[in-house]
Amino acid sequence: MSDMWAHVGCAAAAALEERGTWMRDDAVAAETAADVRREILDCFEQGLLTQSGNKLAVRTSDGHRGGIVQKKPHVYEADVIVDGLVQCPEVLEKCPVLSALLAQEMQLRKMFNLATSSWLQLDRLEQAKVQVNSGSGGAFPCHFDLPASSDARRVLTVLLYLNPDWTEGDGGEVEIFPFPFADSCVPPLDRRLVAFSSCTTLHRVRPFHGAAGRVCINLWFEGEAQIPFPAPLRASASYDEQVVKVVRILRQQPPELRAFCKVWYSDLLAQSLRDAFEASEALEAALDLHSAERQAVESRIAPATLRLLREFLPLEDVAIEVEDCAGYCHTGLEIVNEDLNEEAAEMADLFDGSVLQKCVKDNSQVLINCRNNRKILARVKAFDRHSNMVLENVRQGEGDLVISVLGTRDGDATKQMKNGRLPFCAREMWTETPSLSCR
Ligand SMILES: O=C(O)CCC(=O)C(=O)O
Ligand SMILES: [Fe+2]
Repeated sequence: MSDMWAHVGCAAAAALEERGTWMRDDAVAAETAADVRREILDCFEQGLLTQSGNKLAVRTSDGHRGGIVQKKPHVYEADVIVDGLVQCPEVLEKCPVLSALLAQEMQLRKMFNLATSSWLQLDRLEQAKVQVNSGSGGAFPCHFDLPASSDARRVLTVLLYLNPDWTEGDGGEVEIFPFPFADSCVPPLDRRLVAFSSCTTLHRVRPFHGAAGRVCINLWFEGEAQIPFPAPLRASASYDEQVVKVVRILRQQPPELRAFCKVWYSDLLAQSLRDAFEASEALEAALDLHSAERQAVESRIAPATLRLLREFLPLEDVAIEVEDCAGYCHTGLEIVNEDLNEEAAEMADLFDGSVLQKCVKDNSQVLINCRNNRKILARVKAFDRHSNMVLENVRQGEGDLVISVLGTRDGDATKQMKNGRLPFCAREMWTETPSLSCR
């Protein structure tokens, strides 16, 4: 079967690392999208989707934290895969194109794994849901996509939108809060794919008022992130040092980050609850608990820290540009050119130098992923039979660190860098890669 998911390249890795979120358009073919939308809407019309509900956190009469399930008006859904297993065969039987797309989830996973050179390792599709917001204001409150079971290893949420008629004013945008960066409000355009870190990315869906149903497929992947995800924020001349420190601490402890979001996005959070649910005692109880929890968290934060963050946030994005990157170098020697197909790239005998040769010949830019998951962008000018490389136009996140990780042939790396030219010995990197042996 030919590929159904569009390519996930190194731009995704950089965005996920820096912001914890990434988006691309034209993620599936137009015909596939139209078929899948039709299938899901048919299921909706036949009553196979049920009204979506959320457990609202409230304080119970005995003073404990409890949950009351509240339905979300105008939002319908069916979990078609739960805990890796088919859940609603009656829906999937009616949706052959959707089934084919889901059957290829491994392709999507492998592309993410390859693009991130496995600092993000997606092991399986844990859960999949089809969803229709039928208009009249259907919305989702601010939330994290925490899994229902505490031993699930959910790491990545992928949303695919199938809305060819969406227009400005319809609402239904997914609003993402990639702390410490600015909020982004993403229209649910047809064939748009949005991916983000499940447990650390706060998001909500704005009320949808369009005439045609808003269709969305949700995929949740399990796996391992070898670094906090999103990664410890790169230091940058444009970021305040203290702010970077605070963000790093929060990113290293997802429960703390989630608690902090209650303070940082407090008003938005309350408003999103009002947007998504009808007025009720349960809703008021949830708003009361939110307010109490926000105060409790805020009392644990030094006022000076909050003042600092208020002064410097949101940070401006200074992620490394990777759009024009022609190649990708994994931890170790493997370099995967984007224009090679995945399998060929994985199989390529890199020690014969053919990929490196091509990079030199084309003067193509490669993204080199170091063992510590920092990345440098460079052009390969030359290499020897040990694959020592001479790089030009090196751009990097954290200079000294990268250089010391790679190990330079010439001790005076800083001076070399000033000339924009950095010879280094990549060998140290390769010996770490068990599947490759140096000759
Ligand atoms: O409909 C969307 O855009 C996202 C829905 C969502 O966030 C969820 O189901 O967890
Ligand atoms: Fe969500």
